[in-house]
Formats: sequence, structure tokens, C-alpha cells
Amino acid sequence: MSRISSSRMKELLQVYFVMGSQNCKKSPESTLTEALQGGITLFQFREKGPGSMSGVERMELALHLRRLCQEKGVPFIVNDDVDLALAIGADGVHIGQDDEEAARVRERIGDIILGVSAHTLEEARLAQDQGADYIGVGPIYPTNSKEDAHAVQGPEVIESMRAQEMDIPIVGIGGITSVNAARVLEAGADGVAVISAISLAEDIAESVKRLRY
Ligand SMILES: Cc1ncc(COP(=O)(O)OP(=O)(O)O)c(N)n1
Ligand SMILES: Cc1ncsc1CCOP(=O)(O)O
Ligand SMILES: [Mg+2]
Repeated sequence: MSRISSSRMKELLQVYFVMGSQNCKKSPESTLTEALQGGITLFQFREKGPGSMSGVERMELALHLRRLCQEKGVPFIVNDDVDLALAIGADGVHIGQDDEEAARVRERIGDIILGVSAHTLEEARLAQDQGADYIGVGPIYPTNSKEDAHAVQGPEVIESMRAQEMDIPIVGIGGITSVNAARVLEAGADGVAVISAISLAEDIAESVKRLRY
């Protein structure tokens, strides 16, 4: 296997659904099934925060959701937990600045997808040098889905990274909806990463379609 190409990574980032059972009104299985029917291009299992599962229950949920993604050919990324990603044969891992160091994670995971959160140009450059395939930038807008989120940055942070010749695949995250997604793409993002605009939507498949450009 070899590392994913930048052009393929950019395609996969178009509508990136990030979710754990704690984010869902319906069951996580139905929520993901409907999101897949709507056309999400990438999925991140983020079972974390108040109300989330742990232990065997969490592992079983991960395996079930991974199977749903496999059936639709959508890559399955695990948030934070490199051991879980390796144990279940995930397609990738997403880590932040407070997680295990990106260079070390790259050594452990081989060529599967590595996403790293970056809030500044310096963090973005370091992530790229340490083997990230994409960076997640945000929160772009205010979010209710992450208690310890950094300060809101606005789409300008992506504009400024692109102006400094950062060509790495970028996904914006935080408070993104069908109303403001176009602005995030205009700023230079390759796609949008979303929790609540999909997981809490009345019509989940339709909410995904409205995020696709
Ligand atoms: C696509 C994407 N971008 C950013 C994040 C945030 O990661 P992190 O800063 O490690 O925070 P947690 O999600 O772990 O709480 C993400 N998960 N996905
Ligand atoms: C995981 C994460 N990282 C930065 S903001 C955020 C939460 C995004 O959730 P929402 O799309 O509901 O604002
Ligand atoms: Mg993290």
C-alpha cells in the first residue's frame, strides 16, 4: 500500500461526517445509514464526551459502523484512538494537538490516512512535515458539539493558510451548515466536516445533499 494521493484526499473531504452515539437523536446505526444514503464522502468515528460509550460497547459500535461504511465504499476514520483504529483495521486516524504526536502516529499506522487538527500556519506546516494527509481547521464558527473547542477562527484562517502556500488537503470544521458551507469552500477548504448539521437533522440524507457542492 502507498499513501493516499493529495487529489484523492481532497475528493474524500467534500462532505466529512464526524459522529458518535452521543451526537445522535436516532440510533447511531440509522443516523450513519441515512448519511451514507445522502452521499457523505468520509466518516469519522468520534465516540467521546458526555453520554458516549466505552469499553466493549464502544468497540462493537465501531465495528458495526465500519461495516456500514465498507458496504458503501466510504473510508472509516477513528478519532484519537490509534489502538482502536489498528485493532479494527480502520482506513485512518484523526488526531489533535493534545493527542499523540503526529510523527509517532504516522510511524505506528503505516500508510493509512492521517488527519491532524491545526489552528495556525505553524501547526499546519508541522502536521504536513510529520506525515498528515489532511488537516482539520477550526472551529470556523461557534459549535455546541465540542466543550473544549479552541476560539472561533472564521473562514479567514483557511484563506490565510492558502495565501502562505499551504497546498495540503484542508477540511473546515465547527458550526458548519448548509448556509455557511459555501463560504468555507470559497476560503480554500476542500470540504466541510460536520457533526450536528447532519446528526441532528430531521431529514439526514437531505441535510447531506445540501452540504455537497
Ligand atoms: C476533521 C476534524 N478536524 C478537527 C477535529 C478536532 O480534533 P481534536 O482537536 O483532537 O479534538 P477532538 O475531536 O479529539 O475532541 C476532528 N475531530 N476532526
Ligand atoms: C470536533 C470539533 N473540532 C472542532 S469543532 C468540532 C465540533 C464540530 O461539530 P459541529 O459541526 O456540530 O459544530
Ligand atoms: Mg483529538
